This record gives sequence, C-alpha cells and structure tokens, in this order.
Amino acid sequence: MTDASFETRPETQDAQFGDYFALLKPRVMTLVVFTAFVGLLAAPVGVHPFLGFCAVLFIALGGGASGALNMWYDSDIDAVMKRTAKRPIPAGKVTRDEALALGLTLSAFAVVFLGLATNWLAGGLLAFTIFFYVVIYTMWLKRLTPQNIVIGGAAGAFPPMIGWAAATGEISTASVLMFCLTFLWTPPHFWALALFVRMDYDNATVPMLTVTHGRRATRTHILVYTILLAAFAIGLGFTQVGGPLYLAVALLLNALFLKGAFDIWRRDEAASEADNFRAEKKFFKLSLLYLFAHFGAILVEAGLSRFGGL
Ligand code: HEM
Ligand SMILES: CC(C)=CCC/C(C)=C/CC/C(C)=C/COP(=O)(O)OP(=O)(O)O
Repeated sequence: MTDASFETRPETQDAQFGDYFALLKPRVMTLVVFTAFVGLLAAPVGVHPFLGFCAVLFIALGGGASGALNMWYDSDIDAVMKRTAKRPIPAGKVTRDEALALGLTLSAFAVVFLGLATNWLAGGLLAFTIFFYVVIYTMWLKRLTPQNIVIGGAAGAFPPMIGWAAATGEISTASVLMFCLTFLWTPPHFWALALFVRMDYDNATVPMLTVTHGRRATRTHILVYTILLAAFAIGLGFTQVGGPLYLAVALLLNALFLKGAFDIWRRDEAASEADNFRAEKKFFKLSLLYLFAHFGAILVEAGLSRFGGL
C-alpha cells in the first residue's frame, strides 16, 4: 500500500456522492447489516423501534467506514485487479486522503453514537470489529498468509454479536453461536470467489490460498470447511437459536451447499475452464443465499418464540 499514487485526483474527475458511497462497499455490507439486524431482534428483550433503527444504522456506518479504510490501504492492490480496478480510488474519483478521512470520521461517529444510543459494550465491539478488519485483516494478514481470511473472517462474524449486545448489553451463548455460524461460513464463501478471480490475486501478489497452494488444495479446503459448517449449522437447529423452521431451512441449504462443494471438489482441472468457473460462481452465489436464509430463519424463530403464544 505504500505506493504514493492516488494521492491527488485528476482535475477533470470531480467526486460525486456515489463515489464516496461506493467506498462503503454497500453491496457486501447489506448482508453484514442483515446479520446485525437479526442479532438485535433475536435478543430476548424488547428494543424500541427507533433505537433499533439507530443501532442498525450505526453498525452499517461502522461497517461502511471499515470498507473505506480497506480501500484506502489496498488501493495499490485494487488498481491491478480487474474486479476492483474501477473502485473510486484506482479510478481516480476519490483520493486516498479523502478515503482515509471519510473512514476515520465515520468510524468514530458510528462507534460513539452506537455507544451513546445503546451501550458501550456494543460501541466497543463495533470499534474492535473495525480494528480487526482494517488492521488485523487488511494491513497485516491479507498480505502475509493464505490463512488470511480464516482468521480475518472473525471481523465479518461480529455484527450479529454487536446487534445482540446493542439490545441486551451482554454477550451470550446465542450471540456466540451466531458468530460461529458466520465465522465457519466465510472460508467457503470467499475461496469460491478466489477460485474464479485467481488471476487477479496472482497479478496483485496477494497470498490467497488459490495462489499459494493452487486450485486443487483450495477446493479441498472448501469441502472440509463446508462439512464443518454443515455440522455446526444443523446442530444449531437443536439449540436455543434454532427451532423446527430453522432446522428445515438448514437441512435444505446445507444439502445444497455440500453438493455444490462436492461438485467443485470432484472437478477435473483439465475439464473446460468455463464449466469450472460456472460451478464456482454458482457456489459463491449460493453462499450468499445460504447465510441470508439461515439468519432469516433465526429471525423468524425468534419472532415465533416471542409472539407465537399470543
Ligand atoms: C474476511 C471475510 C470476507 C472476505 C475476505 C470476503 C470477500 C469478499 C469479496 C472479495 C467479495 C467480492 C466483493 C466485490 O465484488 O467487490 C465478496 C462479496 C460479498 N460478500 Fe464477502 N467476504 C468476507 C466476509 C463476508 C461477510 C461476513 C459477509 C456478510 C455477512 C459477506 C458478504 C458478501 C456479499 C453480500 C457479497 C456480494 C456483494 C455483491 O453483490 O457484489 N462477506 N466477499
Ligand atoms: C461492522 C463491521 C465493521 C463489519 C465489517 C464486516 C466485514 C469484515 C466484512 C468483510 C467484507 C469483505 C468484502 C471482505 C473483503 O475482503 P477484501 O477486503 O480482501 O476484499 P476486496 O478484495 O474486495 O477489497
């Protein structure tokens, strides 16, 4: 990241609101925010709707701020990868300094206001999550080890715990279980993507598993994590977090996810590259539906157990 380019913006390139908004990685953050929202509503306490709205908004702003800080630090990598080359900094729309200023300001704002609006456990967890994603994952592990996302994935797993803490002021077994679900889900989610954008990471010399250990090893890792994830996700159905509806969703989606992971694993490297990429892309898309559906089911179960008796 130490490259000094992107410090200034070409005069013809005025930044628009949309460019600053893109720094917040809005598409990725939708699912992050949804898991935080579920954590907040699944907690066994009533939260005033306005307070709940503010809590989710501040978590979303904190998540977005961490995205801007990630783009500030990674602008050199983003510039050489096809998938990320059009991001506001490499595209010359926003300068690195602007992204840094936006990321720091929004982070401070989100943490302080979440703390004031709810409690300081939630504010502290949000600050720690931003720190983990930006410093531990982006600045340290991402360029150091192929296990970068296994460890760094913890950052993405905190939001349901933050939501729960915002509602209750506590960390509980249920919120730790939601953390574990997202933590185990992250490696298959990300490695599927890394398989079909492998050349990107090669070019950027980022030590993703696909680059350091190759496609075969990555596929095996995906399969192993998917098996672990399935065991955990189905087991969750028998805890306070789950219930019959959750279990039905988990059984269906884990069967599909296991099938997808197995399909990728058994593929012949010599087979058509287009076919391989199609299967990997399909699995990546399924990973998004997977997490959304599990957290959706957790939300419905919480609603049923709270209001079901009415
Ligand atoms: C360290 C952990 C993670 C890594 C390394 C990772 C990596 C990625 C990457 C590189 C993309 C493509 C982004 C792009 O097109 O700009 C992506 C997409 C996505 N990720 Fe993750 N991810 C992680 C964790 C998560 C978590 C925890 C969530 C949600 C709870 C999530 C939700 C999404 C979504 C929704 C997309 C699709 C965005 C779109 O529609 O383009 N990711 N992820
Ligand atoms: C509340 C809060 C602070 C939430 C943060 C949640 C979080 C850590 C999400 C991770 C999302 C993500 C896109 C990682 C991308 O990895 P990358 O940065 O290596 O991907 P890139 O190559 O697309 O930049």
